[in-house]
Amino acid sequence: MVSVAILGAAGGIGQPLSLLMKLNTNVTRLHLYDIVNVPGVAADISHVATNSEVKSFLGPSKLPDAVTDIDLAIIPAGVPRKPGMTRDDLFKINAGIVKGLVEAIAENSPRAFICIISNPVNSTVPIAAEVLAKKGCYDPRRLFGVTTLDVVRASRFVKDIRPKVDAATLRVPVVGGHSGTTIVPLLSLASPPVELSEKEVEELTNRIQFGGDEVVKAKDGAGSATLSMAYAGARFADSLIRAQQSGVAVVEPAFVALDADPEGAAEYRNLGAGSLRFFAVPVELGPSGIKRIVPLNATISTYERKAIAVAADALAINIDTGVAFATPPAAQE
Ligand SMILES: NC(=O)C1=CN([C@@H]2O[C@H](COP(=O)(O)OP(=O)(O)OC[C@H]3O[C@@H](n4cnc5c(N)ncnc54)[C@H](O)[C@@H]3O)[C@@H](O)[C@H]2O)C=CC1
Ligand SMILES: O=C([O-])CC(=O)C(=O)O
Repeated sequence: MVSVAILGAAGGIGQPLSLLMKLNTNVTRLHLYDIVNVPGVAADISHVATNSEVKSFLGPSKLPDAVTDIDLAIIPAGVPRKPGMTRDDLFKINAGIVKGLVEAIAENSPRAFICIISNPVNSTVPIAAEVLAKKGCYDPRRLFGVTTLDVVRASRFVKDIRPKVDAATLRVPVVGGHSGTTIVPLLSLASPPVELSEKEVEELTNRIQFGGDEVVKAKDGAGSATLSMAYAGARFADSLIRAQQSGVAVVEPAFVALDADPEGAAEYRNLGAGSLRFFAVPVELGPSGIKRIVPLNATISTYERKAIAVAADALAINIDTGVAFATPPAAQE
């Protein structure tokens, strides 16, 4: 029995993500919540011939029911970018949305896994952690910023310049955060290995860091990545569900609290994460969420080390912004 709530289910990501979760045969109950249009989305998806039950929840008065008795909440609620905006420009609106949704989850399903898609992920995840801590139910092993799209892009963009590579099985670890230069692909650790020149590494790194901008530009005011994000979000959710159900080790990247596994985090701290509370790392998932942070067990290049240092400076600011929003400085004393 796996109950999944999608909050923001009527949106550009929410709709295809809801469909993909309806197709996931491990899911038994699907709660679709939004502040607009969700009854139609739920009615439509409920006709798909899989065994799960789909329920619609429209508007804030239905939010508590939407997040009662759920195992997993996926949050793509909030505004997307338009050309010329950074993800941080979304903070003003999305910070409050994420805070409210996570409060409701904490009150009604305090043990649920929470996957946050809403940007800026580098700040919305710290907000969620603060909210959960205040409600007395924070478990760093159960909270995830979804960065799967960065590794999905990394695999696909390598394929663009090395056509013989299998994009579906190539794995490139991506660490740091989820915006611009905080996204650090470790191309030197691609598996299976890919030979790349210095120039190719620089170009690919830049493309992976700013892949979201390609879509924002192409959509020309109509939003940002939705379909590839729905694919990435569904893949992450499926990994989490499979790991919980079967106990089989599944590894995915995510922006998580490093204290979910202090021992595993040590290597990343040495590589430049330093004292940051949150960082995107590969995590091994298990029945209780994060089982461990997966070590790289390899030397990264000087270029990658420098990129991590740049990412860490920006991340420190993003994380502080999120924490200060959820717990204003006076309350932190
Ligand atoms: N983590 C990642 O890799 C990615 C994150 N994103 C982010 O995902 C978010 C959603 O993007 P789209 O689906 O394209 O936007 P969208 O505007 O198409 O959909 C957002 C949905 O959220 C709903 N919503 C707004 N306030 C809400 C509230 N208080 N409660 C519940 N639902 C609410 C809206 O009604 C709308 O249906 C954006 O912040 C975007 O930046 C987008 C792509 C990748
Ligand atoms: O670029 C954006 O604003 C949406 C996003 O996070 C991505 O596509 O990686």
